[in-house]
Amino acid sequence: MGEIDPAFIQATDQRPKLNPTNPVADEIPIIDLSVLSSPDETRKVVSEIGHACKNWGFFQVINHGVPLELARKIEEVAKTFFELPAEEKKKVKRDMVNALGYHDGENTKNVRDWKEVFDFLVEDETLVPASPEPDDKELRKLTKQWPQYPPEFREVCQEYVRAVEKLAYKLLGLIALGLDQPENRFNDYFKDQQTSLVRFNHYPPCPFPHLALGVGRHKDAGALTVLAQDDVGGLEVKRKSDGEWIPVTPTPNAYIINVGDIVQVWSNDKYESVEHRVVVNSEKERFSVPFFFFPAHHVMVKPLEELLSDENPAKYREYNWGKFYATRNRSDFKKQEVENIQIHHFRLPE
Ligand SMILES: O=C(O)CCC(=O)C(=O)O
Ligand SMILES: [Fe+2]
Repeated sequence: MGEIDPAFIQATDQRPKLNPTNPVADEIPIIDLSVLSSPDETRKVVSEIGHACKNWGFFQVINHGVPLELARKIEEVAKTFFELPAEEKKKVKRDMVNALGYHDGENTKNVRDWKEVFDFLVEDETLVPASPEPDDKELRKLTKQWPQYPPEFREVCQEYVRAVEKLAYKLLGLIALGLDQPENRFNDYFKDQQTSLVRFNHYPPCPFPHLALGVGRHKDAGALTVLAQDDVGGLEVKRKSDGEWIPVTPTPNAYIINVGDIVQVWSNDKYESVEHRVVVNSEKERFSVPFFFFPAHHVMVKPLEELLSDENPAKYREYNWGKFYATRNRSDFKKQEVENIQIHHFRLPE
């Protein structure tokens, strides 16, 4: 079995409980989107999503409109890409300047993740701050890089991204309605220069599943995440009611949706961005494909004024999305001495 590289070892209190003895009866809600053509049913779905965002921060959707054939094709190209020899994958390696492409050394909370990833932007190109420094106003252009193999990679990715983006807008609209806002309330933040990306995650089998994690506990920084997972399982969500880690059982053809930090701030804590992590498996590899719905770099994130009142004062001061994201990315490469940036750093005193 050999030795594990200490960079992967989680602190004792972060290590997963493997084979939990109690079967999990409590699951994140599954919501059927096929009924959205009727106004009454839409109201019901809006309310189900609102409850899920409040109680779990997570839900699954079925009958979501993303063609199954496309979901199958995307899984196939992702698998084929990760099977390529390391030298081939490294031709599209991400670096300090271009934050997109292939990467196999990501840290979450300063411990290395047992995974390799490939990231691509939703837009052909977008702008981001050149550095995390608050006074540096310079912007940098991000562009996609595509691997040469498999040859259909680019086309499949582009087709997939449009279908999932449509679903992401739909969900954002349903979340806006649940906050008593117009359905398009948030759309402008994404329309011009969104920084959204799709990630392919590959978690190889790990001989040390009791010590390492595929992704360490974290909250997603964006507005929403729309995640496809295969049938292996491994994603765990921290249950709000008691802090227990609850596995998300794979549901065929479903997407897992979670609200990120931005929705938490917009909703002034009505909805919470919940911690999650990925447990690895000593026998099986696992694939997942999150779509991270991120606004444009210039968006200032703050609680929605329409929701604020004397009884509900703003809980956060505003922050710039581009700088937040650039600061977060800095720790992906290098262990930092301090906790990476979190929304609680912008919390106002009560
Ligand atoms: O692979 C998964 O199920 C989730 C991955 C995840 O949480 C992330 O990439 O942010
Ligand atoms: Fe995540």
